Amino acid sequence: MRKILIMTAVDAEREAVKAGIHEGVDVTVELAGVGPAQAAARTAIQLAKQNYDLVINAGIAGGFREKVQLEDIVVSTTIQAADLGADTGEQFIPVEELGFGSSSIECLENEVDRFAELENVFTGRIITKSTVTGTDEEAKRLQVRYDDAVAEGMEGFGVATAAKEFGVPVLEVRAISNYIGKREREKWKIKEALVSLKQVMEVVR
Ligand SMILES: O=C(O)c1cccc(C(=O)CC[C@H]2O[C@@H](n3cnc4c(=O)[nH]cnc43)[C@H](O)[C@@H]2O)c1
Repeated sequence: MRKILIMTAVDAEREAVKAGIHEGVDVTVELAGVGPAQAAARTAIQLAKQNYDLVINAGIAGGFREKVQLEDIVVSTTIQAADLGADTGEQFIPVEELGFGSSSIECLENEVDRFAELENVFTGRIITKSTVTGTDEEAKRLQVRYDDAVAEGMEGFGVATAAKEFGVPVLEVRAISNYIGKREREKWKIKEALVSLKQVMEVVR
């Protein structure tokens, strides 16, 4: 049986994930903390302790309005660092163009397909930012820059970077709690998204 490591940012996400995992499946669920730096460090610590066959970053996320609805599930085809580069004020220059490496990590098609068969699951690029996008203008800019992006989180690229360093495949699985754009925290459907997150964990094995 394969061993799977699931990293969540906060405890409420960890509890939802644990509640949804089938009995007998070899899964370890650990806290990544909020943001890509802590997520990378904590994922690397776990991967140094034990061998795993797959790493999943799971949690809630902001969704792009034209692509998903609240409580939907998104699964990454690509995990994209959306703020790794240079911002001239007029344009964003990614690290690839600056000659400093890569800002995206690809996911395995067969791992994505396992989830894609379920209802309300949308696949696409999931972007990672250290700062939650808080204006509609920035949300539009991001959707233009990454036209296949479905959602935004804060840990994916950190978890994926650690997984890549250890040569382990990685996936991001998130439930949509809010739309990306103008910050309206009172409209976030966190409890409902956590229920969706719990339900989709049935696929993990
Ligand atoms: O307040 C709560 O009860 C609660 C329960 C579970 C999770 C939270 C969080 O605040 C999790 C933060 C986590 O969520 C991701 N996230 C959610 N929406 C966005 C977004 O629009 N843009 C970026 N990230 C988002 C992110 O990965 C955070 O780490 C609270």
